[in-house]
Parts: sequence; C-alpha cells; structure tokens
Amino acid sequence: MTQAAPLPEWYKSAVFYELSVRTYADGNGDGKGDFPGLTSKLDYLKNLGVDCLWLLPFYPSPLRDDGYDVADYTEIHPDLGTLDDFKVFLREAHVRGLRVIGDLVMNHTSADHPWFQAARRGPTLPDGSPNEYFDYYVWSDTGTEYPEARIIFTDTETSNWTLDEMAGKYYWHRFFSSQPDLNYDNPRVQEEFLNVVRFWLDLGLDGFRVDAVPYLIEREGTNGENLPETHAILRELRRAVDEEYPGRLLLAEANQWPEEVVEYFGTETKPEFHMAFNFPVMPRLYMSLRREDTSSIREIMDRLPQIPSFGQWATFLRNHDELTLEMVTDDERAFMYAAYAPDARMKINVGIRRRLAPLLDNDRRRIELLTTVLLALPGSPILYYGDEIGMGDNLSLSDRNGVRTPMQWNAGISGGFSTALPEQCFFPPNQDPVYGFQRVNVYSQELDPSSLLKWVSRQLEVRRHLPAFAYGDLTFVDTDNPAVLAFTRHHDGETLLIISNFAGSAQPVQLDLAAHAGRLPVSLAGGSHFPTIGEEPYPLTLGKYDYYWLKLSGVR
Ligand SMILES: OC[C@H]1O[C@H](O[C@H]2O[C@H](CO)[C@@H](O)[C@H](O)[C@H]2O)[C@H](O)[C@@H](O)[C@@H]1O
Ligand SMILES: [Ca+2]
Repeated sequence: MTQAAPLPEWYKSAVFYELSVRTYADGNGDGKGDFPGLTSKLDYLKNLGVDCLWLLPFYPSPLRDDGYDVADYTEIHPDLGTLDDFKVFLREAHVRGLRVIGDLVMNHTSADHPWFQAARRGPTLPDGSPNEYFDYYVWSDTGTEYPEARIIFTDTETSNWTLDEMAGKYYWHRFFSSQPDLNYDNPRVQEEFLNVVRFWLDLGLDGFRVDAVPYLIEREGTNGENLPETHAILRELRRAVDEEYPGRLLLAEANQWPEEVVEYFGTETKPEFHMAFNFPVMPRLYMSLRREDTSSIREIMDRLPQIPSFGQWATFLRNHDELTLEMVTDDERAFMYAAYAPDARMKINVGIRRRLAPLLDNDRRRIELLTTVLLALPGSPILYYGDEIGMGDNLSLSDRNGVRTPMQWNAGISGGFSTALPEQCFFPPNQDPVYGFQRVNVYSQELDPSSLLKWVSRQLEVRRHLPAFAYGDLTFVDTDNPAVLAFTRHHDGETLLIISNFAGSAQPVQLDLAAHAGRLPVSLAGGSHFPTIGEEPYPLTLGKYDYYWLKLSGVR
C-alpha cells in the first residue's frame, strides 16, 4: 500500500480533475484507455496543477451505463489493466503528490453482478433453504409501490420497476433497468459495502466520490430521496472511514436543492460527507451568462445553509453526465434549453449533453470567465478532463457518451490517445473541424504560451498561493449592475475581491466597498494598483466577459 502524505483536510485546498481511465490514454494500443496509459500521463496532470484525480468507475462491468453498472467491486475491468497496474498507478500518483479518489456506486449493481444473478432464483432455493441474496435487492409482486419516486432516466425508462422473468417478481431500480437497486434495509448489504471501501482504502486510495446517495432507501408515501434512514447509513460509512482510515475523503453526489444537499454534510458531532457537489449553483452560472444577470448566483449561494467546519463544497462546470437541469425551476429549465440546446440532439433526460467549450460557443472569454468564477467561489473546483484544452463533444454518440470521447494529446493517429485507428477506439476520437484532435490537443497548446491550457495552468498556480480561495469566507458586494458579480473571500487577514462581468459588452459598475475603505486593490495578474477604496461607491468598467482578481492590501 502507498499512502499520500498526511495533511488534515487536504481536500479543502485541492483542485480535483475528473477522468475516465477508459478514454484518457491507451498504453497497449488496443483502442481502450488503461492504467498504464494513465500512469504515463501523471506528469502532465502534475504540471497542469491539479491535486487529486477522481477516477470514474474502473471495475468489471458490462458497460450498459459506462461502468456505473458494476459487476465486481473489488477488481479492475480487464480492458483497463490489472490490479497490479492499478497499484503501480497509485504509487506513481502518490510519488508526485497527487491524490486519487475512486467512484463508489453503492445504490445499485449491474444486473450481471453475481449477487443479482443469485437473487433472481427467488426467496427460497430448490432445496427449501432461504436464498440469502434475494434480500440484497428490492422486490415486489406487483411493481406498484413507491409511486411518488420520480424516474431519473426519463428518456429510457417508463417505470422504476422491471419484471424479472426468472424470479417472477418486479425489482426496483432508480436508474436503468440494468441497474437493480440494492436493499439497504438489509444490514448485510451495508456490511458488503464497508468491506468494498476497506478493500480500496487498504490499497491506499484517498477516498471516494459516492454515487447517487439520495436513493439508498425507499419508503411508501415518500419520493424515496434523502430519507432519514439513508442518512443513517451514510453516517455509518463516514464513522467507519474516520475510525479506520482517517484523512480519507468521502464526496457526496446528491443532486438536490440547497436545503437537502447540505444535509449530506451531517453535523459537527454526527458527520456524514466531507464534501458535496454544489449542484444548485452550476446551472445558474450558465444562466447568468445568457441573461447577463447574476442575481440567481447570489440568491442560490445565499440559500446554501452553513456547513460544518470539516465540510467543503465541490464546485464544477461540467462532468461526464448531462448538464443537469434538475435543480432549476420549470421556467429556468425552459430558458436553459432555449439558450444552450438549440439542436434536439443536445437534450437528454433532464439536461444538456454538451461540453464546456461548445456550450460557450468556443468563446475564450466566456470559458475564462466561468472558469475564474469556478476557481473563486467557495469550494474545491473539479475540472472535467479535456475542458482544460477546450475539447468538444460528439452528438452522434448515444446517451451521454458524446462528452466522453478520448483525451486529445496530439495531432497524430487517434489524437495520441491510442496507436489504434480511430475506428478501433472505444469511443471515436473527435475529428470535427473545430474541436477535433488535429486542431485541439495538448501538444500544440503546450507549445503556445497563450493557449487555454497554459492559461488554466497559470490560474491554478495563482489560486494555489492564496489560501483565501480555499478557506475564505464569502461576502457578496452590492453592485448597481446585475451583469457584474462581485464578492470577497476573506481568510486569516487576507481579502480577495473577485469581480466578473457576465455581459457580452463592456459594463460600468459601482461597487459598495465602504466596508473596505482605505484599502488598496492590487491585481493578482501583474500587480497593478487600482485606486484606493473610499466610503463612496467604487466605480469600475469591465470589458465584455472581463474579470478582475484583486487582493485588498491594508487593514480591514
Ligand atoms: O449510476 C447511475 C448514474 O448515477 C450518477 O447519476 C447522476 O447523474 C444523473 C444524470 O446523468 C443525475 O440525474 C442523477 O441525479 C445523478 O445521480 C452518475 O453520475 C451517472 O453517470 C450514472 O448514470
Ligand atoms: Ca488499452
């Protein structure tokens, strides 16, 4: 086992990078990414300036949901290498000071998992003995229970129940029918998962992003989300991790409104997750750009309750799923579809399946603006692989796979992802004229001092040296222009002032900075001095999609 250097609450100052081993780098030329390939890219990741890698599910799976349908929780998918390859990768990551978290898919298994295959034999075995695996899943004779539970994959599923012919009963699933939900009322299921967690943490993994946590328990008369019994199970998971593996991270994927998502942190005395994704703010960043009005960002951030002292938000712009529109109102959703999904193929379930650069019309100013806000808001930012070079998507691929095409390393065969031909790759490398690997790739951006890649790397470097970004309190600054978002981050005597123009034209703004009268704003980019702040409104002008990262010198 290799272990990263101990540092309490390391996740609070970390920048995360989400990637899929299958589409990152192919080490053996079979067209599928693998652990040896990923290991060969660790220096790139270190130089980029990220601190922790979040690996999408890498377990054996029939891949009916890109690996979120796990068939064996304590092995590596054979396409991705061996357990030894994983150990080498983890050791090499730790040697470089990079941490690694996995993805714990605990709500459901693949229908191919041996537990489900055994469960299908029914409650009683032919010899009359009870089938212990039957109770690993949630069954019904009628498939009519829990009618208030919403369907999540609305484009594919019509019910959360599916009849299993062999069992002669219906089984419960919140996602695809190929993903039967586990029965967390069965203590054996809970114990199985604690053992899965122990297996990977014993190998030195630094923690988990825990998938789909709101759905563990179902109860009649409820929507089956965020139930107290679910929280009790998650608290037990945290207790075991803290007791047996202090310093390892649990990050909750709970796509919920502020009042519910915050519950996944637990409390100081009854902790649950160290981190939780800030789902509510994400779509509002995009919405604010198109509306040229940032009030929804401020409203939703103000609505987020206080989190325990150990807690940290995980902020993100994009991930491997659709840009989810579950945490917006119906009107806001309609606005987002009209603004960002002009082609019907861009819509999926309750969201938009596009990558960052195409969503923002490949406009470098808009990409920079949203990225700076991502890096400056409270929380640890999570970058999605390929967004650091402005990769595009492929709408001809099914499901959410259009945003999961291979990493583009150079202009060579298959974009340097593999020595295999593009048509032999797991997903085809993007070859479109704007976003294809011939035009968008790491190699060319490393040579270009003004590339997006170099800019991202510099921005991460700036962020790294200012602890207020990681730990600072957030205070919004009143402005007279809704297109301009302004806030301070204050920590340990250091105050940062972040000002962002979400409009596509130059904007004047007056900031109420009276609380900072007498202080001198100094630009973090270049060190230029702005006029000293006085009691009266502070006037500024910003170019279109422009931003200032300032440090306030002098005493508050
Ligand atoms: O394992 C099933 C799914 O779990 C995650 O899903 C989340 O993404 C959904 C949108 O694709 C979202 O609506 C839901 O609230 C989330 O739990 C995982 O990220 C998916 O890739 C996976 O299919
Ligand atoms: Ca391979």
